[in-house]
Amino acid sequence: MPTTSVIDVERLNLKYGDFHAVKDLSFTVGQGEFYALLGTNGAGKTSTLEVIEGHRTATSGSVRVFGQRPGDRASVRPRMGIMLQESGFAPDLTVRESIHLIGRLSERQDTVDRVLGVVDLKPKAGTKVSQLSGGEKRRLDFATAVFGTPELVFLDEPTTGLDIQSRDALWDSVDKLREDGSTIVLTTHYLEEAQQRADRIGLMHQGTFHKEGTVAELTQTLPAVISFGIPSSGPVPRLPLRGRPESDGKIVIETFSLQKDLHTLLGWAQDHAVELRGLEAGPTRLDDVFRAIGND
Ligand SMILES: Nc1ncnc2c1ncn2[C@@H]1O[C@H](COP(=O)(O)OP(=O)(O)OP(=O)(O)O)[C@@H](O)[C@H]1O
Repeated sequence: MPTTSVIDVERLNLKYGDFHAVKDLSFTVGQGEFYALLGTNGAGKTSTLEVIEGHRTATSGSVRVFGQRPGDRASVRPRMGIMLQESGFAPDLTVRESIHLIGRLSERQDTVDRVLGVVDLKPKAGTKVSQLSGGEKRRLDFATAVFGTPELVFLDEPTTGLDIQSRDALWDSVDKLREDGSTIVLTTHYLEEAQQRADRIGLMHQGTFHKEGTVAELTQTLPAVISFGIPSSGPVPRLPLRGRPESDGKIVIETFSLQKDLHTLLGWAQDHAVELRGLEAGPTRLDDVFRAIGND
C-alpha cells in the first residue's frame, strides 16, 4: 500500500436524480503512483474523476486531494494537471496562445517553448486550433498535463486518435513526469497501456469496484494461455498437456504454471520434431479479466 496518499476516496456515492452512478466507492492513490481507473462503459469512471477534480459534488462520502476538499480550488487546482477527453480550446487561438493560456490558468511556472517541445507542436506554434488535425489537438490537450510539471496528473483517454509515434512520445513524456515525482491517474479503454504501466488498477463495473489491485493481483485468478498450430499432414504424437482445439485450427492450453508447461511443450516438440506454428504464450491479459466481468 502507498505510504503518503495524494487521493483519498471514502465511501463515495454519486446520484443523478434517482440513478445511482457511483456506489460506496473507496480507494487511495499514493504519492508517485500510477493508478489506472478502468471499467465497462457507464461504470462511473468519469463521474468519480469529476468529483475528485472538483467539477462535481458527491452525494455522500469523503474525497480528499492532497488532504483537502477538491472544492478548495485555490489550493488544490494549481497542483493538478487535467487532460480531459476534449479541452475545448478556443478555435481562433493559435497553439502558442493556447499553451500560454493553459499556463496562466494553471498558475504553475514553465515556458511555452518547453511545453511546445514536449508535446511536439513547435512547427504548429502559429497555427490556429481550428486548423489542427485530431492527433495534433490531442497533443495540445496533453499540454494541460505537462505545463509546469503538476504533482498530480489526470489523463482521460490520452492516446485516442494518436498515431504510434505520438503515442510513444506521449508515454515517454509521462515517464518523465513520473521521474519528476508526479502522481498519474489514467482512464483508458486501451487495456494494454494500463497493463504495461499502472502500479495499481481499479476496475469498475456498475458504479463500484469489480476488482482492485496490481495487474498480477487482478489476473491471478485466471489462467495464462499457450496457443499454437501443428502441421496437419502426418500423425502427431500425443500432446504432453491437455489442450483445447479452437475453430481456427489452433490448440490452446490454459495454465497456472506458464513457464513449466511451456518448457514441457517445447521439449515435446523438440523430441518429436514437431513445428509449433504461430506459437504464442503469455500471462493472462486484462482483456480476459474484463471479459469475465459478470461471470463470477
Ligand atoms: N449528467 C448525468 N445525468 C444523468 N446520468 C448521468 C450523467 N452523467 C453520467 N450519467 C450516467 O451515469 C453512469 C456513469 O457514467 P460515467 O460517464 O461516469 O461512466 P464511465 O465509466 O465514464 O463510462 P464510459 O466508459 O462509457 O465513458 C452512466 O450510466 C451514465 O449514463
